[in-house]
Amino acid sequence: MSSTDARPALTLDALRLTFHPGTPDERVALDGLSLRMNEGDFAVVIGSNGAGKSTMLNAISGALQPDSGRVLFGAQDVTDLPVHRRAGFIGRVFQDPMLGTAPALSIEENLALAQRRGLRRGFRLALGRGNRERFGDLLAPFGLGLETRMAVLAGKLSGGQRQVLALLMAAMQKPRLLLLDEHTAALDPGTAELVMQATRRIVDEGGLTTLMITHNMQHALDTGNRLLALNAGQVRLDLDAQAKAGLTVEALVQRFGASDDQLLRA
Ligand SMILES: Nc1ncnc2c1ncn2[C@@H]1O[C@H](COP(=O)(O)OP(=O)(O)OP(=O)(O)O)[C@@H](O)[C@H]1O
Repeated sequence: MSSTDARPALTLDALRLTFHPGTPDERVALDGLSLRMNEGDFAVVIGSNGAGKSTMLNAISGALQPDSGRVLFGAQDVTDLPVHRRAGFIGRVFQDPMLGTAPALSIEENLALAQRRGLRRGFRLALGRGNRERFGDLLAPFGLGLETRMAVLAGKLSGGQRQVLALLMAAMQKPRLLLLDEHTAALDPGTAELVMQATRRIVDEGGLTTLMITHNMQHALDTGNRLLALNAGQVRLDLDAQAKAGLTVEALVQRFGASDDQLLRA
């Protein structure tokens, strides 16, 4: 599908967002940022500290309101929709493994909760045999053995296991957009690799339109069909899969501002 006939899933139109406007601490975090994501795009977002990556995700989710500009899902302008009204069509996984799952609920209860997302309140967690089998089938491909421990509390899992569970939960209702906010940054390199493999699998199988922030340049090159580099609140580079295939980690680090310590942190 060419970018001209593909359907837009998300459009950011000239977003401007200023922290502490009119004070000595004024900071322009998004400076007329524009971006169009087509259905099924998996874009990896890189950029040095303070480039505006998290602010962009927060403007998309509705956690932050832009000074001007528009956010559209498909043709729907959601700029004025509060965060809870957008939550139904956005899945999000954060850097902190504690945030994506409910620690006091078991693995299967967490999955049942995600399954019921967007439905009316006052539910009982649906944990019939059919669901247990389905959840087991969902977990088994990741090789973590979670399918045999579904009654274990999520709070007892390792960071990597929780991130995989959080990914499955975020993807379960096929959100119109999946936001991954440095979701491997708090993990050791081996676990981060495992979670990245799980990420690619979940995004591919769901055909999910996805934005993933990372400081890991190797993951940025290995993942998705698009690479975006942000700088000073704007998209400074937007490469398709073919264009990024010729890049190396060294070239990316040199050109787009990630320092060695950021690479180590990733
Ligand atoms: N809550 C806030 N209050 C004031 N300034 C903020 C706030 N959040 C972000 N900023 C500023 O906005 C700019 C963009 O920050 P943002 O966190 O979006 O960058 P980032 O690219 O995600 O960086 P990092 O890689 O360090 O997470 C920076 O100058 C930052 O200092």
